[in-house]
Amino acid sequence: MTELMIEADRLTRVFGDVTALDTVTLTAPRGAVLGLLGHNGAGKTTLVNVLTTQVPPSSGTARVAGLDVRQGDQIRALIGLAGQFAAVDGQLSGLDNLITVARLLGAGRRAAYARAAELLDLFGLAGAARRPARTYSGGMRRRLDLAMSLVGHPEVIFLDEPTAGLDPESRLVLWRIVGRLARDGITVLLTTQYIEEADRLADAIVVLSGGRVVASGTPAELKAQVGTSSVRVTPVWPHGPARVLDCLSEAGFRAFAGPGARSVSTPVAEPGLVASVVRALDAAGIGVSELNVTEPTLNDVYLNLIKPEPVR
Ligand SMILES: Nc1ncnc2c1ncn2[C@@H]1O[C@H](COP(=O)(O)OP(=O)(O)OP(=O)(O)O)[C@@H](O)[C@H]1O
Repeated sequence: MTELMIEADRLTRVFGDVTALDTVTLTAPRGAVLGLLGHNGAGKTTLVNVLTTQVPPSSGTARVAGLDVRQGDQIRALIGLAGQFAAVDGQLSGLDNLITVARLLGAGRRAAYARAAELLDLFGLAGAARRPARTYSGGMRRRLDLAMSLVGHPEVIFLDEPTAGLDPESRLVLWRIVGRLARDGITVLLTTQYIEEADRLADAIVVLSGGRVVASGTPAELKAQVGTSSVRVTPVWPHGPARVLDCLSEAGFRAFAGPGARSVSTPVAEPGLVASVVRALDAAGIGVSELNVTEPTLNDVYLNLIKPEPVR
């Protein structure tokens, strides 16, 4: 039987009159990367806080590595937590940050040094090991933060928006590291606002909106939900995306544009409908500078589910 390392069953967390998590049910088997996708305020951090035993649930249950989240101390010995707000002490070197964590976890001096050196090597930080962490780039700090969360050989690791604000290259480095952790059998729960990140890394994705699970499945399953193809239309100037949205909606398509997007996407249920999209635009007198037909992307799924504000 598959061993479940993360389980939430109708998990609910209420803060005053805000329901941050509303009957959330999800699971992750050992060695899986579970991507938690959602916009600001969707409930991602609250879920991580409950699963890492920092915030108790209001109702429902949650288990990590088979233990109820109410068994805080036992769970904390089995998990690692890294994220946006790095636990790194900028005054200390990378090496000393790692040694400090290892010592706090009870390692002797020699063992702490050995583990720190091993992680610095693994995370490409050996060359900067003795420099104060405040001199590290954003990407290096995140790598050090992640390394610190791995000192105690956790079975489950929680990464709260691990690449928020990083440049594309630093993001790629972190993605490779996360991939390697999963191959080593560590279960990863990763929250992100970056759809590409979830698509790239996650075996399964849970989309949260307003504290509720609005979709879940493998990236392929989620993409299949919106149709067989996605048509992306970029109108010629001065027509904006709003005109395209109106035209396609009137023609019966579920069209949407991302925030700030110049183009409009619409998933179509079968390839033959692409011609109908073109006919609708032509009939409305909208010139098209670019039209792409692709497989549905996770972005299509997300925008379709989250229903962004119409572009005006
Ligand atoms: N301690 C708290 N007290 C009151 N409300 C809270 C508290 N923590 C979270 N909330 C509320 O719960 C909701 C979910 O917040 P949460 O931080 O979990 O979202 P998120 O998806 O992690 O967002 P972000 O991407 O901005 O971090 C929000 O409406 C937030 O204001």
